[in-house]
Amino acid sequence: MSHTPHLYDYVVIGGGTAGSVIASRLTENPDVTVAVIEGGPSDVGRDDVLILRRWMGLLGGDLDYDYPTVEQPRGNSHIRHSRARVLGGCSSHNTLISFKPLPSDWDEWEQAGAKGWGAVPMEAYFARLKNNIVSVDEKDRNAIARDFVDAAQAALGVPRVEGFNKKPFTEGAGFFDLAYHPETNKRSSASVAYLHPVLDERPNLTILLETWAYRLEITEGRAEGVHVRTKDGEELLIRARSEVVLCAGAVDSPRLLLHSGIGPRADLEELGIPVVHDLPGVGENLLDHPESVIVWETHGPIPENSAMDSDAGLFVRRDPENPGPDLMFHFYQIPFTDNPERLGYERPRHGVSMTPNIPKPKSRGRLYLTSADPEVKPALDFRYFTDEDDYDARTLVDGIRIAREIAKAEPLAGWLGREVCPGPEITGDEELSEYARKVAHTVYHPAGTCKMGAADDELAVVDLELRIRGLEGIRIADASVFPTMTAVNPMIGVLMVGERAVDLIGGGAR
Ligand SMILES: Cc1cc2nc3c(=O)[nH]c(=O)nc-3n(C[C@H](O)[C@H](O)[C@H](O)COP(=O)(O)OP(=O)(O)OC[C@H]3O[C@@H](n4cnc5c(N)ncnc54)[C@H](O)[C@@H]3O)c2cc1C
Repeated sequence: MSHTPHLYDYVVIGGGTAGSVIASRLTENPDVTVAVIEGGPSDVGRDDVLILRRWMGLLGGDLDYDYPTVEQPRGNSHIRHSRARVLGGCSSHNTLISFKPLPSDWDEWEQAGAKGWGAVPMEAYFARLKNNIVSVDEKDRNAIARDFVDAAQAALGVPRVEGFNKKPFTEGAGFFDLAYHPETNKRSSASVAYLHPVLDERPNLTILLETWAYRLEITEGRAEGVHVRTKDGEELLIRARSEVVLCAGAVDSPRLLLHSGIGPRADLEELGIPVVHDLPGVGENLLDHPESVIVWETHGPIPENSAMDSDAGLFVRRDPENPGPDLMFHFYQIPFTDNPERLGYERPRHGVSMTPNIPKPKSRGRLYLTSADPEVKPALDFRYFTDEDDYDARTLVDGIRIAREIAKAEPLAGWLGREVCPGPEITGDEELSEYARKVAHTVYHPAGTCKMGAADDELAVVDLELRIRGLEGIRIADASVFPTMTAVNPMIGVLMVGERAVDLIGGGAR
């Protein structure tokens, strides 16, 4: 163990989506020093990362932590949860679909105990984002995706939306907003927007790349810093004069806490991890957006142009009592048969897919350790489709039926040949549910495992200022603090949490 004094004002663990925002903003003040501990390499100059349309090539590769799920008796046990191991985190390998969370999403957080995080106070943080958020460019609008939007409108009577972030919506079809630069197809990820412009000009910002944080140093209830292992295997203690800010994401933030003895006492004791702070909510409330898929063969090849092969989508509100949408679809200009192939379906040469997902799923999962060894991946039990009234599975069945209605409508119908999966013969509730669950996939949105909540909520991990309850000198800011899932894709919500965290920490040049 080295005894070199590595001392900074703030230590940010994870240079990902939220971590990039926080490190960039805090170092706007030249008198503040920040160290970022990032498990992955830099994304600078790497076209495999920076070109948005190459995102699928990153899944399961060298830059992916690639977390398995534990067996899912009601769902698909084969889902691999991609989590990026690179500067910018998941914003460097995701599809950058950019939705400002709906007012009803933030208001639901308040109702869940996150007082002060409602739609009105959160609005200002969207305007602060530095990412280049624009609608899918005209040149990237594929003819079949345009026809999907028209067909959805015709079949369902939903409005066409041009700019989903312009005003709150409950339903509608349209091209997404993306955080990208259309002229080059380059990402406007958290690292590109927040870190690249300042990397060479801020001596107060230190980024330790390919360095893994494996245990927090807590002394008498205060976070003093974090133990890390560098790329060369050197073990260091990186110390924080003011605060540690944990931004390792919904999987790795609770994982690091548990390995540091912060979590449910009985679980820690069973693994022989010395209990530093009994905090029962760590790893609970594991949320996600599960999705299913329906695939059609097309009569011929599909035009090539696209931003990232899933540029348009649809929101539906089946229950008018809901404050927001309760069913969402991505439209893929490719046959997305990875999961159906396991059941024996074939990948057509040319095809398209609709992936219905559950904006507000009711099943709740749990993340836990199976070993005291920090190298062993944590167990992710999403408990997919286990909610009592079967709402989640029924939502996907509705989704498949609605997708078929759209496929019958022109101008989309003229493109489509046979329905490859589940296949037109699968029509009953039971068989559709069985299919939808067995081929279910994730939209890759794990969240909620260190949730923010009120003082009387014993499962809350952080308070309303994102401080870990019962400890000093440490906050969490990433997708793990979400008390409930946003109806829309969560990345913009994560960036906004990052911007707000800076205000709460009291840093930045503002
Ligand atoms: C394939 C994919 C597609 C997606 N598409 C979209 C989309 O289009 N729109 C959308 O809104 N959302 C999308 N998401 C979800 C969205 O990207 C995430 O919710 C969001 O980026 C999470 O941000 P975060 O800050 O919580 O974590 P991350 O961005 O994952 O950041 C965590 C960082 O911490 C680092 N790290 C973790 N543990 C350690 C450790 N112990 N030591 C050192 N470093 C560590 C990681 O390397 C990483 O850089 C997608 C996700 C995936 C995986």
